[in-house]
Amino acid sequence: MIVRTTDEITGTERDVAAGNWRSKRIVLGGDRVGFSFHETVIEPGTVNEFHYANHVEAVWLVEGEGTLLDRETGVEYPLAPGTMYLLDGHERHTVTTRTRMRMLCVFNPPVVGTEVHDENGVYPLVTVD
Ligand SMILES: CC(=O)NCC[C@H](N)C(=O)O
Repeated sequence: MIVRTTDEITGTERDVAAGNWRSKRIVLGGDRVGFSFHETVIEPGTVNEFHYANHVEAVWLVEGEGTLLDRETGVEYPLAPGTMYLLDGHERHTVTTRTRMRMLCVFNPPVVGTEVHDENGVYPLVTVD
């Protein structure tokens, strides 16, 4: 069993900030459980274009409000606490925050460390040895 706290990982290599968001990655690929688990905060009043070509991501919004645009279909969804979205088709999408958002995110395959969006705007597929 692994028991870990947010305080333990804050300020460490598991605490990754990029652009308008900060991701505290409490489970990573090196934990060898097949997924990674993150708490992500996105700053208020921001427009964030995301695309995970190499990963499936599930996002469960805990705090905050805004909108989610599926850029593949043009469909826009309201985002509020309790809403989950599952990027099961590697959809290009845009998260627009009206307020500060805090969400819990699962990645499969797991993020292994400090991945941020590369020159193609996606997380590279990195495996653990
Ligand atoms: C949807 C979103 O918040 N993407 C940016 C960060 C990502 N969730 C991560 O935790 O690496």
